[in-house]
Amino acid sequence: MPTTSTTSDIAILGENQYGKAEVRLVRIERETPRHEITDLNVSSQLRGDLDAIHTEGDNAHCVATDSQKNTVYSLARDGVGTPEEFALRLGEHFTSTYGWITGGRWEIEKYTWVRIPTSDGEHDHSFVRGGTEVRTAVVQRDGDEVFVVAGLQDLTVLKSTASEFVGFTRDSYTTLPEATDRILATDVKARWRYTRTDLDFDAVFDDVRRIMLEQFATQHSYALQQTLYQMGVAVLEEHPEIAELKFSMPNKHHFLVDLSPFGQDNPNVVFFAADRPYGLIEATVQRKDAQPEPRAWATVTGFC
Ligand SMILES: O=c1[nH]c(=O)c2[nH]c(=O)[nH]c2[nH]1
Repeated sequence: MPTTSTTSDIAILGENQYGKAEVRLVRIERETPRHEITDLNVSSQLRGDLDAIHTEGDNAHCVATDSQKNTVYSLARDGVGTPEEFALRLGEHFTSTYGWITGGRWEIEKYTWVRIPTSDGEHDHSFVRGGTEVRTAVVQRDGDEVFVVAGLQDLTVLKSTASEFVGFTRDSYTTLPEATDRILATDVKARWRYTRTDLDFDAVFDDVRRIMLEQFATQHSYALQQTLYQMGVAVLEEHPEIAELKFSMPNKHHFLVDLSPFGQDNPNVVFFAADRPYGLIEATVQRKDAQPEPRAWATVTGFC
């Protein structure tokens, strides 16, 4: 242990956490010939009495990030369950094993694989990646306080009508024409905070996703902001175990191409799909009586 302290007359250590980010874990269930695959990206961050590691160079309380990575694999040996359950287990493990670890943050991304369809039906052990959509789970612990945030991102959706954008502020900076029939497209990124930890996380996730998609599809849109809000309200109406949702949704513009130089009209059929710049619409949709969570919720999403 170093003999000199690196404490300072002018500085103190503020909030801190550390761990292993993006531990890639693939687990195969092979109890029967019909295998199951779980493909995860796990990040573990520990918090607690870690000051001396920073200020003294004393690593006695340092659960090495390498050990955290090993723990992820070891706990996966006998099954992972849902991402939320696995993150809860990791949190329980670290806080109960090391007395000075009082909390942390465990984040999991789950990638989708679907069975390859063959002439004999869905294949038992061959899979194809199910698009770009990612399911996410975050567990944060602070002492006995545990909370779970589920989510999804890169859920790309488009509706080719039933979307308009009119009535917006017009001034000397406005060039955008009003649109009464436009394409609406976005990559839904959403996080939602549960008020309980004893849930069927897979079932709730599937239903939240279903509700969001159904709202996007069936509700006439007056702006992406309004569509976002409707999606959130519909989820809160059907899921009392959810306190609030946060959304971050790019407005993926599709501009009508001017075909007049070619002597053609364009009856709303040929579009330029711009990739940037894009509108970025972000909002939280809250239950009226939701108790605001401490800093943890704000730090979960990185947006809004
Ligand atoms: O749904 C929209 N919301 C906006 O705020 C906006 N701004 C813009 O230029 N197009 C759109 N579309």
